[in-house]
Amino acid sequence: MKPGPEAALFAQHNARLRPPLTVREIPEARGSAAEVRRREGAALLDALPAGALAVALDLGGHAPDSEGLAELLGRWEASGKALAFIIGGAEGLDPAVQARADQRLSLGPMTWPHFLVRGLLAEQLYRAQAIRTGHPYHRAWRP
Ligand SMILES: C[S@@+](CC[C@H](N)C(=O)[O-])C[C@H]1O[C@@H](n2cnc3c(N)ncnc32)[C@H](O)[C@@H]1O
Repeated sequence: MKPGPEAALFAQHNARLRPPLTVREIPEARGSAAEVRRREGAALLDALPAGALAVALDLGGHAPDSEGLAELLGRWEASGKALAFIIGGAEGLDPAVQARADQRLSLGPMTWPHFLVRGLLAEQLYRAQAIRTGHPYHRAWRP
């Protein structure tokens, strides 16, 4: 990711995560949309640590609220597996990646650019961490 506001958003929240996320970027593929998805999908699957609990960021996935994500994270961590979040490129995720994913997580029905999704995810993971530790970063106001 080039330096800029999206990189800063991710860095700011990732620095607060315990442990912080390690990012692996896949080079952008060329070709038709389907070819791009297939090539990037193969590279994403290659990059996935063996036995990881894979969470695909997907508009059509489960869309928990922040407390729900905090609870899910607790369950995922209890599995003892390494957690891997997968974000697609401009053409989205290949069906092979969707099929490999153990979970599909949505950040809502709107489509976000993948560079922004990285920062949004890091913020929500930090918020989930704050919820689980009782840190005042998350100020739940709804009764
Ligand atoms: C620009 S989007 C790809 C758009 C593509 N046309 C599609 O429908 O997936 C890039 C990636 O960001 C992630 N993404 C974008 N918006 C999202 C959302 N609301 N919830 C979860 N992931 C999202 C997905 O991983 C997606 O593959």
